[in-house]
Order: sequence, then structure tokens, then C-alpha cells
Amino acid sequence: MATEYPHRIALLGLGTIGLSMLAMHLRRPDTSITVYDPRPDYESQIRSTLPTLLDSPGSPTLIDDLIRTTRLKLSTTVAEAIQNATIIQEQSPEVTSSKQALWKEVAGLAGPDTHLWSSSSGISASAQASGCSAADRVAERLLVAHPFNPPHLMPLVEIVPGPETEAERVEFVKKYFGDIPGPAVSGGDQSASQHYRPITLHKEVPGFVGNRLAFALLREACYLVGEGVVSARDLDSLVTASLGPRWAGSGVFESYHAGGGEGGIGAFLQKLAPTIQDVWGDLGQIDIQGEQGWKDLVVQQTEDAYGPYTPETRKKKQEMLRDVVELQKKKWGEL
Ligand SMILES: NC(=O)C1=CN([C@@H]2O[C@H](COP(=O)(O)OP(=O)(O)OC[C@H]3O[C@@H](n4cnc5c(N)ncnc54)[C@H](O)[C@@H]3O)[C@@H](O)[C@H]2O)C=CC1
Ligand SMILES: O=C(O)[C@@H](O)C(=O)[C@H](O)[C@@H](O)CO
Repeated sequence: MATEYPHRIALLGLGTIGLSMLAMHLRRPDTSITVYDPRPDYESQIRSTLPTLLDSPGSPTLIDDLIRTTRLKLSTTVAEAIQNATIIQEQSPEVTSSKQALWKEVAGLAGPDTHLWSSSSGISASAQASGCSAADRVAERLLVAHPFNPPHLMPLVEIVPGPETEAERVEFVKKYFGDIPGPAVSGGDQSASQHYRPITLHKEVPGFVGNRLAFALLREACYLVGEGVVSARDLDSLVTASLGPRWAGSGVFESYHAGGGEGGIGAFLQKLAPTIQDVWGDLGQIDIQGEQGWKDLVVQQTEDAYGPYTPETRKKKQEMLRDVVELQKKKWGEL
């Protein structure tokens, strides 16, 4: 008789995030995963990519072993994928209408208590649930669990409940992610300290918090390159030689609290107020659908600097990310 795992996840959408989520979920021994993607070649994508995302590529029969032990099941329809699922998690395209249609399809088929999670970068649970029948209680069960790429390595999970999401479901998702072991560290064993860091937002805003911060920085970076102030490569180097290392150890507010001397952040904000206000008043007001001169420069300079992003580069960068996160965890208690 096939093992029935306590957590039975249906992963809908197996692209960049879906494949990384699959590798992440497989670290929990109490979880089985059924996957679905309309792409006809998604099985070959799993076979070629998943081993590169796991802590160790494992044997050449890894995927077949996972299928044989019913830890992994490949589906050809949404209905088949969500059958008997305790959690349904979508990583479908970032298109509101597409996610709304997917939840409407799921609503009529999923069990009444199944947890519903979206990996969206910025589309709220309430927007995704709108259009579903109230009787299906999608709004009460749906929340966003927004990862930073790649979720199999990156600790942040931004939990964004809708106004109707049941509180116990927020607690459930926080515990589920909090209990997922981190990637194996050098020496082969898994780090003892908690890896995933769920952070719950109190309100739905476009882009949530992580992407609002990231996109504010991206906007100013694009403006500065577009204005010829700095090259794309030098701006990247400036970030990795300053803000990157700083923020890996202390966040925005803690850093300025330290920078304020004895008076802390209050003194910092007071002492720096004129300069801060001058900068805030001068920040670039570019529009991504407006004049595109800056965009041509950003794209050209980035491509000149880095060329095509090869699998080897991606692997090297993921190893760097793994090392940074592991170092943080060794100090996590002090952050
Ligand atoms: N790429 C990134 O850095 C991050 C993306 N996200 C979010 O994750 C979601 C997926 O993004 P990516 O993985 O980058 O996109 P992707 O384009 O790599 O993958 C999307 C997958 O969804 C499949 N798909 C299309 N329609 C579907 C449907 N109706 N049901 C199930 N699957 C369907 C596609 O075949 C494709 O394989 C988006 O909501 C995105 O905002 C979140 C964090 C980071
Ligand atoms: O930066 C990340 O990994 C996430 O915050 C994202 O949501 C993606 O970058 C997103 O903005 C692009 O899909």
C-alpha cells in the first residue's frame, strides 16, 4: 500500500519558481508532491533541472525513485494534481486573470479544507480570489506565500493573507515553512538552525514589501544609468561592495540605528534630514511604460557586462548565495 504522507502538496506551475519549490518541499520527509504544468515538456524539464537544485544530484534514477516511492507524482490535469491534496500551491504566470481562472478551476475540485497558497510576486490573495463563488470559501483559504528566487535557498517567505484569510491558515503556513530544513551545508549535513523565515504582512499592497523595496532601488538604479551617472556594472559593484554586505548582517533600520551614534536612528534622521530630503526630492521619476531611453542603456550595459546568463554562472551565484545564508544562520541569533 502506498504511503500517505501528512502533507500532500499539489504544485501547479513548474517553471523557475515551481521547480525550486519542488526541491524545497522534497527536503521535508513528511511531504509528497503532485505536480502539474500545461507545458508538454515539463517532465523532461523536471528530469534535467531538479537534480541540479537538490542538495546532492543523487542517483541517475532519482526521479524514478521519487515516483516509485510516491513522493513525487506527475499529473496531466489540474483535477488529477489536486486530488487528495492538503495544500495547493500555484506558481503560474504573474497574470491576474490567469490566477483567477486557476483558483476558480481549483475551487470546484479541491477538498473544503485544503490550504491554498500563491507564490505571486505582487498580486494579492483577494484579487486572485475575486470571481470565485463565496460558497467555495477560496478567500478564506487563500494566501500569498511569496518567495524570493530561488526558494530552495532563499530564506524569506513573505506571507500575505487577504482580509478574509482565516488566521489559523496563516499560522499553519508559517509553521510549515519554518519546519522545512535548510540546504545541506559543507560537510554534507543540514544546518541545525531554522532556515526559512516567514514574515507576515498586515495589509495587502501591490508588490507586498520585498518587491516594493527591490523595485524602488531598481527604479533609481535605472534612472542613474539612464542619466549617465554610473554604468550598470559599476552600480552593481557599488551595491555588492557596500549595501549588500551591510544588509546581509543588519537591515535598513538597524543599520541606520547603528549609524546614528549614541542617539540611534532618531539622531541619524535628525542629523541627516537636509541631505536625505534633498535626495528624496531628486529621485528619478522614470516610468517603465514611458520614455524608454534609459531602458535601452540598462539592457545594453547589462548584456555587455554579463553576457548570456549561463548555467555555470547561475550555479556559481547560487553557491555564493548558499554560503552567505549559511554564514547568516551561524550568526542568526545575533541578527
Ligand atoms: N521568477 C522569479 O524570480 C519569481 C517569480 N515569482 C512568481 O512565481 C510565479 C511563477 O513565476 P516563474 O516561475 O518565474 O514563471 P515561469 O514562466 O518560469 O513559470 C510559469 C509556469 O506556469 C505554467 N503555467 C501556465 N499556465 C498555467 C496554469 N493555468 N496552471 C499551472 N501552470 C501554468 C507555465 O507553463 C510555466 O511553466 C509568478 O506569479 C511570479 O510572480 C515569485 C518570486 C520570484
Ligand atoms: O526578487 C525576487 O526573487 C522576488 O521578489 C520576485 O518576486 C521576482 O524577482 C519578481 O519580481 C520577478 O518575477
